[in-house]
Amino acid sequence: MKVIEVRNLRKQYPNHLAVDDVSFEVAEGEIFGILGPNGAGKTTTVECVAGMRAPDGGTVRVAGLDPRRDRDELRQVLGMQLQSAALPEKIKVWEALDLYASFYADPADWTHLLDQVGLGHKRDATFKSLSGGQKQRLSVALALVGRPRVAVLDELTTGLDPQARRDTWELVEQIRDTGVTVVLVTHFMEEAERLCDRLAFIDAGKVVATDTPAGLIAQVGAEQHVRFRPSGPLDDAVLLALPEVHAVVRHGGQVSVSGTGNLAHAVTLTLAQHEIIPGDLRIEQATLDDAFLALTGRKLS
Ligand SMILES: Nc1ncnc2c1ncn2[C@@H]1O[C@H](COP(=O)(O)OP(=O)(O)OP(=O)(O)O)[C@@H](O)[C@H]1O
Repeated sequence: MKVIEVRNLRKQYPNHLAVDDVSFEVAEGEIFGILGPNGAGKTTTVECVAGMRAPDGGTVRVAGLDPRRDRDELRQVLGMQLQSAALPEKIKVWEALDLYASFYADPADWTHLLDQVGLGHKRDATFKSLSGGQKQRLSVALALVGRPRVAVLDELTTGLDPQARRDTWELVEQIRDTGVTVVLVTHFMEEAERLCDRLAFIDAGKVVATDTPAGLIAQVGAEQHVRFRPSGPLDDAVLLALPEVHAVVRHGGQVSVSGTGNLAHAVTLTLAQHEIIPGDLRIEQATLDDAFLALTGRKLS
C-alpha cells in the first residue's frame, strides 16, 4: 500500500528552481531513500512532503492527506527529523521529549524511546553536552515521539564518525522493524545501499531514476569484475559462454572476468560445476556511485 505519493512536485525559491519535477511513491513499511548530491533539492522535497513548505506545483499525499491543507492530521501521521535539531542549548534530554510528547494526543512512552535510541543514560543531560551522534539520536527520538506511521530522516549521519554512523544505521533498521515507514534523505552511497529497499536518485531538482539499489546498478549495466586464481585448468570459453560475461583476461595465474548482471554468482557457480576453487577471490561490484555517474554524468560526492 502506498503511504506517500508525490506527483510532479515543483518548488521555486526567489532566485532558484530547487525542485523542478519530482515524482515518487513510498510503500508502507519500506525504507525509501532520496539520494543526490548537495543542492539537488532533497531537503526541499521532504519539506514539501512534511507540509513545511508550500509547493508551487504538483501534488503531495501522505496517507491520503494533503500536507498543506490537513496539517493537524498530518502531524499525527508523519514525524520529521530535521537536519540540525534546533533545540535550546540548556534544555535537558527528558524536557525536550516531554515537550514534544505534549504536542500529541497519544504519544509514545518516551522513556522506552530513549532506551531504543541508546540515550537512556543521558536523560538528565543538557542538549549542549551531547555528542554529535547523541544529538542525532535525540532528534530521531523526537521524530518518533508522536508514534508516526512515516518518519522522515534528513541527512541523519552527516558529521558522524564511522562507528556512530553504523550505530545509527542499526537504529533506522530497528525503526523500520517496528512497522514505521522511513524516508531517508542522504548523499551517502553506502548508507543508501545498506538501508534502502528502494530509492530515488535526485539531481538538479529532478528524479533521474527510482528502483532498488541493485536495480539501479543493473539499469546502467555498470561493468563488474571478478578476479581469482583457479585451482586447476580452466578454458576461457567456459566463462565466455555465460551471458553475464563480457571478457576474460589473464595476468600470469590470475583470471580477471568482467561483465554485468549477477556476474559473481554466475562465475562462482560455473567454477563450482567444474570443480575449480577460486583462490584469492576478489569481487569488484559496481556501486550506486557508478550508477549515479552513468545516469547524470556527475559524481554523488
Ligand atoms: N529558503 C531558500 N531560499 C532560496 N534558495 C534555497 C532555499 N533553500 C534551499 N535553497 C536552494 O535550493 C537548492 C536545493 O536545496 P535543498 O536544501 O533542497 O537541497 P539538498 O539536496 O537537500 O542539498 P543539501 O544536501 O546540501 O541540503 C539549493 O541550491 C539551495 O541553495
